[in-house]
Amino acid sequence: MKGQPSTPDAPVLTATDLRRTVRLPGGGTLAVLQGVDLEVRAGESVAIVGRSGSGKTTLLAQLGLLSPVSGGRLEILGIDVSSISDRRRARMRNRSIGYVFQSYSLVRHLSALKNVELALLYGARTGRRERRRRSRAALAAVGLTDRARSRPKHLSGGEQQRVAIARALVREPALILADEPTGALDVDTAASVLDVLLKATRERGCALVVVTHDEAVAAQMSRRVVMHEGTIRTTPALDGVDA
Ligand SMILES: Nc1ncnc2c1ncn2[C@@H]1O[C@H](COP(=O)(O)OP(=O)(O)OP(=O)(O)O)[C@@H](O)[C@H]1O
Repeated sequence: MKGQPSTPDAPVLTATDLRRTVRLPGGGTLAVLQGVDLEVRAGESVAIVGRSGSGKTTLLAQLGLLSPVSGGRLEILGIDVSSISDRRRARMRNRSIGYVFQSYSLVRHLSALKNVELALLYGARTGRRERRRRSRAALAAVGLTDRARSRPKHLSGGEQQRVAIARALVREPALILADEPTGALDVDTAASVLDVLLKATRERGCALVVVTHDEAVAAQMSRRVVMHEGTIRTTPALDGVDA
């Protein structure tokens, strides 16, 4: 499988003393991530919980190579991505990471199928027919074969999120990152979307990291970590204090 670690339990991501500092409009700086240590292995699902403003989204964006690393070390599939070129970083992101957003982020004027195909357009060197075949398979995996031709506005929130999950999975990434993937959905729809995400990651043997405020979502993951003021709390006794 493409972009996958060679052994089932191999670390997919290893963050060591990861830091992110941003410039504030007034001229000062803010240390948003203040030394995060986190390891996630193939087949694991990890929930990141914590108070609003503790740095969860910033950490996920960092793990997804959407923003540069200010300090510390980040390895994805054993490659130190803290200091690689922008080009390699983009290639790594496309090849090995699938990202799911709370707001789905689908292209409005494209069908569900075309939205999924988009993920295979950049750097995948996949022919048109193969793109279509894989995209149909990804939509089938999330139970949306019948809605392949529908545009996002004709799909429910849960269906749109399943299209977004298909788009994240179609390149068979080693790592799936999801930021509040069920935050905009009602309880039942959220449960079915989460099922789809967990089943797909289980079957493909990839690693899953989910940022969530929802303890019911966190409870379904194999592990739960708590963010507090830009770091991860590892003391079990403190778990739950800030979640
Ligand atoms: N580019 C930026 N410029 C200024 N401040 C930022 C920037 N990025 C993040 N922050 C600040 O860093 C802190 C952490 O933000 P982040 O969005 O990661 O928190 P969060 O835990 O995901 O919050 P929530 O649960 O509310 O989504 C916040 O105080 C936020 O305002």
